[in-house]
Amino acid sequence: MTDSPADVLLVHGGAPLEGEIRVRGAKNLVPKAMVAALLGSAPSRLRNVPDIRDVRVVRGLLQLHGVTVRGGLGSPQTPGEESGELILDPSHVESANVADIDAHAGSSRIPILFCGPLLHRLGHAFIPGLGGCDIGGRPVDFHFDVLRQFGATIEKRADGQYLEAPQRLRGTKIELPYPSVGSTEQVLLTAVLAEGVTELSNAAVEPEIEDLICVLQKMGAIISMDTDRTIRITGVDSLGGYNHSALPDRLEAASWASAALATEGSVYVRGAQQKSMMTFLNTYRKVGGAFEIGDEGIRFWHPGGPLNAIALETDVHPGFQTDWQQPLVVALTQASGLSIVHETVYESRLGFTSALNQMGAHIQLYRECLGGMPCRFGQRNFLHSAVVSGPTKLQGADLVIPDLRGGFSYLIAALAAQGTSRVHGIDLINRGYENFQQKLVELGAKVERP
Ligand SMILES: CC(=O)N[C@H]1[C@@H](OP(=O)(O)OP(=O)(O)OC[C@H]2O[C@@H](n3ccc(=O)[nH]c3=O)[C@H](O)[C@@H]2O)O[C@H](CO)[C@@H](O)[C@@H]1O
Ligand SMILES: C=C(OP(=O)(O)O)C(=O)O
Repeated sequence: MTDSPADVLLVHGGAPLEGEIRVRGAKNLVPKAMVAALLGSAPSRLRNVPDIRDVRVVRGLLQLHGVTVRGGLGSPQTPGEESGELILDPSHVESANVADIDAHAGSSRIPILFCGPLLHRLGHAFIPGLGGCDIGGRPVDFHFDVLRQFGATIEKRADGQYLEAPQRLRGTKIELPYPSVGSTEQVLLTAVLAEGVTELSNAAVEPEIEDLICVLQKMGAIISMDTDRTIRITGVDSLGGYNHSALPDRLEAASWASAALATEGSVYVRGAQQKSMMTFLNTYRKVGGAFEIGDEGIRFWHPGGPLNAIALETDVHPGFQTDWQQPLVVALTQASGLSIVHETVYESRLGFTSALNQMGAHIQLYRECLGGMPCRFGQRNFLHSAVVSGPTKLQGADLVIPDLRGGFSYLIAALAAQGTSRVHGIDLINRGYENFQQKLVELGAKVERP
């Protein structure tokens, strides 16, 4: 292994996680709310901002495009500022010299959401190659199809995509082939300043999308949501700034909940909210996990006794969120009987299980759809269903983190295992989990840098 010691964590397993941690704003909302600030003619104030890599990447991209960013992810810089508060001033976007954008290639999924705001402001946009987790092909065809429908032209270049809006973008009628989160956000961030009405059907309706709509409404946008996945946006001529506290990260909250279950511990997640986690909570209860919902957070714990095997299918909201799947699978290795997991959102999100098998888990992958819901991946050679038989004792191992949630899942497995694990590539976890090592220590985990 050639990685630096700084990117390795030694995890001494076998002890329950006990105590309290706090989750702040959602990784899947905060960077998008930051992009929305580009649409305004006045500064925006975003609160409850976590110090995670995806936020830093978008801060850098915004600065490159002339947005002045004040406020801190760490300590406040001026009196009166809170930590976790950003003030984003887009007054100088038109005069920015966008050099070095290539440095941001492969950094996250977010650059593609700059398209609409930049086309409105500048009439053109350059989008470098995207990053994000390697959990499937992750094409962006829907994004470019909708942008063309608004009137943009797109040219593929060796280092990215170059877009132009020869005239003001026009509202349009769009039907997404699948309720994609990013494409729905693309439509929202483009339609709010387009001329006329946009009607989007088969839209994603994840809580982070609702929160982005709240942000845009605060800026002056006119957006309505029907119960049938239809979103209507009436374009306006200009938008102001916003003042918004980001919704808490339900994905991080569920990760800690799964860690409590797998390690037979008890974790109070300050900031966790029932409303955005209802589907997770139902599943957690079926597995045998206990929780208590308070005004400020949710306590999750293992109540003792055996856990139950379950059948689980991931889906778009309000279904079981795919990003909850990997951490919960670790807990399912401790349940009695056969659990069945059908991953219907990403075709390659079960590859992380081979390392769990090396630790002693029994997880078999299948190409077939093992669930009631036929999905886009059935009969297409993707190992997207799993049968987990448990309970199995886990042993510490050498682990290489494959992606964000897979990485956190390996930490959970290492904490639940007997012996010591050496987890490589842990820096990836900083992409979506704020101060995770400090939180682990606060919960009593025995972790150290080699
Ligand atoms: C930064 C962020 O918010 N990431 C989240 C977002 O990712 P992201 O927005 O990338 O995910 P999408 O909802 O767009 O993708 C869902 C499915 O649609 C497919 N697709 C998507 C776009 C497209 O142009 N063509 C296409 O085929 C994807 O390959 C995937 O199979 O939503 C996912 C689904 O809840 C989450 O797992 C990610 O954590
Ligand atoms: C898949 C994820 O994120 P991204 O879309 O940023 O890769 C995730 O948060 O689990």
